[in-house]
Amino acid sequence: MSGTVTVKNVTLGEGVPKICVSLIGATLTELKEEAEALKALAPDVVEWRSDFFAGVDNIEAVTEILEMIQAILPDLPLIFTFRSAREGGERQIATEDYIRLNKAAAASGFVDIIDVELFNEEADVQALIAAAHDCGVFVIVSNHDFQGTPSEEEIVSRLRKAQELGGDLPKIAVMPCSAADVLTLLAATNRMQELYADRPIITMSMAGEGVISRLAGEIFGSALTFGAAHKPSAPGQVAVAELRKVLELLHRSL
Ligand SMILES: O=C1C[C@@](O)(C(=O)O)C[C@@H](O)[C@@H]1O
Repeated sequence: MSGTVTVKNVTLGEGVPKICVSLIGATLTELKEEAEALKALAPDVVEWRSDFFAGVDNIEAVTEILEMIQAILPDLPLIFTFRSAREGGERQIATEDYIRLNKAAAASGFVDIIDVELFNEEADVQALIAAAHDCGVFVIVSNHDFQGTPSEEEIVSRLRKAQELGGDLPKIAVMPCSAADVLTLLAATNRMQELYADRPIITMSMAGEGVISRLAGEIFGSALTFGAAHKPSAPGQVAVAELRKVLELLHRSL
């Protein structure tokens, strides 16, 4: 994999894959407790999954949460994510609201990376990337398939599209129906790493069967892996302490 992205003191795309944990509380109080609890787990990156938050339609409330997370975890790069229901998230909002929310998060000064779903109008994705870059914020361009695993060609083509549109960190999460599907995700990741990726990419095969993909990113070419704190934000996430041990074990063997 060539190319790195450095946010705060964390460099994605070199060495051991970095560990991200998602905050998934529904209220300010829950989110505060989760953020406090993360101090002990010491992940490399934190993601706020704002689609879990009951007040997500109120930009002021969203900014207040971002400020609170930043105050509790000032050294951790913060990813702002609104995952739409059609990609496995908790709720669906109108496109205009999705754009407004992401622009506000990027402009808040509290966020380092926003996650923009690839399957939106190309012009909207590009406009969001431009707005984020204007604020010095990086962009994950993501796609999630909770129903199955597309072909290797299709996975590569989605990651390349995310790259072409200007995403700093192309990402794909797919659901395996067999061990062969997990191999497909790993093969696509490796092909990106060998042939096309000029920046870090993030890939995972979800659920129990896909766990190997959350551990072996350094070998196949995925720069960030999502671990679980008390509750996972997607199926198959491994507890952070165990995840770290395995990532380090694999790193030492290389
Ligand atoms: O896109 C991702 C990856 C993920 O779906 C996973 O499978 O670990 C978890 C989500 O919170 C995150 O936004």
